[in-house]
Amino acid sequence: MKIVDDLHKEFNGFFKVWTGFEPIVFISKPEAAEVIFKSSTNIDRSFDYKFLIPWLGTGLLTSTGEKQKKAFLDLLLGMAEESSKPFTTADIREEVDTFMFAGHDSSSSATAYAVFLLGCHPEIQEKVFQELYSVFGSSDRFPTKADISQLTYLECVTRESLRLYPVVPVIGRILVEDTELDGYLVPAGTTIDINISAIHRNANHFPEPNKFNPDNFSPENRAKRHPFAFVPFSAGVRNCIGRKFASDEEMILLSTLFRKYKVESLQKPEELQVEPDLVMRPKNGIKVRISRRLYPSD
Ligand code: HEM
Repeated sequence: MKIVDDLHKEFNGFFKVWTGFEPIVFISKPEAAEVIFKSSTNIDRSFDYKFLIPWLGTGLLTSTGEKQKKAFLDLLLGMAEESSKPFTTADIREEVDTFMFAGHDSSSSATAYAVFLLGCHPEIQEKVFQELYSVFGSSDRFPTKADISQLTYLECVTRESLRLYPVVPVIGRILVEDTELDGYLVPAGTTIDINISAIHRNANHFPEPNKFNPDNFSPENRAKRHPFAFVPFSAGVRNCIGRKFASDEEMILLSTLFRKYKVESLQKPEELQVEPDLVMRPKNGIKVRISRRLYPSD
């Protein structure tokens, strides 16, 4: 099968629906395809959603027989029926919209930046592949929760990508009390912008702040750092509710892609344009060349 057919099979169904991560193939050769990955809000409703039920409804990562979890929509519908102050259909819709908005472009952009950075750093990509091979061998089975917990280096890669490209670059808060900030008294009621991008590139916490170095997230280095030096999902009571879900989907997507394919970025980091917005997307997607991997045993 041509690589382009494989990619479409892999991404245009499951991954596109799930994360909005969509490959647009512009050059296709037998051995490699050149592809732009873009965030897609164009969700394919014809896709067979049965595939997603285990994830959303029961937690695909649990083995059969374990306690089943309720899906988010089931919980909302349950609240509408049971609560003394029931949720209206409009309330439910609003919650679903928030989740769709907050959970779609954020995850697909985070994944795109990780693919891009691995495509710029073949030596780090090779380490990722070696880790994947040690867990999966040449199997192309779907990852389980146990598999993902073993992918500690890939997890460092996802964190380091979010450090360099925090897809929510700025968050805002309104001060509820007078607060002293760096010797200045800032009155209650002031809106404060928290610049996550700047926090993540502070050389006091990350010695070479502009270098892609997944070892920044080794257990030893994490233990030495201030807990708020890395806050891609914000912190405190209003932090990202989808954090675990986002991390799982990114790990599944990257582990599937890099197990089977080699990726080469066709842009340098300084050429990549980002769109500054609520979610910082790659402006024109990321451009990569993808070729099939030969397993060491082949
Ligand atoms: C890499 C992916 C993601 C990143 C970097 C991210 C980041 C963030 C950040 C920084 C906030 C806090 C905003 C603030 O403090 O003003 C936030 C809030 C939120 N996120 Fe995420 N997010 C991601 C994925 C997701 C996913 C997959 C979902 C849902 C499935 C989600 C749902 C939400 C919701 C509902 C809130 C608002 C929480 C509240 O206000 O209490 N996010 N996210």
